Amino acid sequence: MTEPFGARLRQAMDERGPLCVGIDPHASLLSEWGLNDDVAGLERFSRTVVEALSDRVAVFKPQSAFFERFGSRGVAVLENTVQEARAAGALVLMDAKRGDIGSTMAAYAEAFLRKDSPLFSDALTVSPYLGYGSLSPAIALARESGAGLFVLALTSNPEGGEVQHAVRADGRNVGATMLAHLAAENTGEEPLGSFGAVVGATLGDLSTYDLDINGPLLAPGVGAQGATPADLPRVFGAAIRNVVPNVSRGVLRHGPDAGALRDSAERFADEIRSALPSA
Ligand SMILES: O=C(O)c1cc(=O)[nH]c(=O)n1[C@@H]1O[C@H](COP(=O)(O)O)[C@@H](O)[C@H]1O
Repeated sequence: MTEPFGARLRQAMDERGPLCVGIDPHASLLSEWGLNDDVAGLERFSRTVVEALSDRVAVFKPQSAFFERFGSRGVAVLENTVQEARAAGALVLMDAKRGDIGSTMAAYAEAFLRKDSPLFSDALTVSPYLGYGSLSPAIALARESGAGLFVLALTSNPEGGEVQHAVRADGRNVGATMLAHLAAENTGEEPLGSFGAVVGATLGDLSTYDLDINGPLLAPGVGAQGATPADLPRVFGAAIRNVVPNVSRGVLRHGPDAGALRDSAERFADEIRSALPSA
């Protein structure tokens, strides 16, 4: 029986630090790395990142869109990337941001969260904007498989506010409602629940939100989007212990040299460590 994702993530964060490195093979990065914008370039890029960092980062977050761009052969590279990263000891958070009516959501869940699926990942990003309840099949399958979900709550992009800050009839805004759903999902789980929220590191002071969801908080926006590890305590307050900061381009732009990728990831990891309260 696989340990629940939350427990596996807590252990990985304790052992390796909380940094999540995104595998986002932008066409511009492939070109900067001297690779062609084709399937062979995609494969070389992804393999280089996994080989350079899989013994030290807690989590990799492959961004599915950059693989889907190449059709079925790109998806085959994504399958290999996930399997190689997991075999090398890192956790894989698939960033596919799926969300649909419940019966279709069940099929998305099978694609990423059913243990014998070729794309099986330790966790998946999902969008709750067809209603949190539409995620139920994914929550059920994640529990069965020992996997996790990261639900978009307060995203890092400036456009997110028009949906996430919208105030409901009960006076609570939509983002806060998603956090409350997740807190309920994770009730009683130790050492950490498996159902995380995505909360941008770019958002400034979030002290009006209850971030204490007993689950992980994926914090994209560090690096290329302008947030720094030093911002994290101000944004997340006491919840910082459960924050998984994601850096994609901020690390990836240092490739293709494996040593330079490692140095960059170490620098982010050090800065994050310095921002955390001493244990
Ligand atoms: O779910 C995500 O990962 C995500 C949510 C969000 O609110 N903002 C956000 O940037 N992301 C993803 O995080 C990564 C950020 O990449 P960089 O800006 O290059 O570090 C991309 O893969 C985005 O798709």
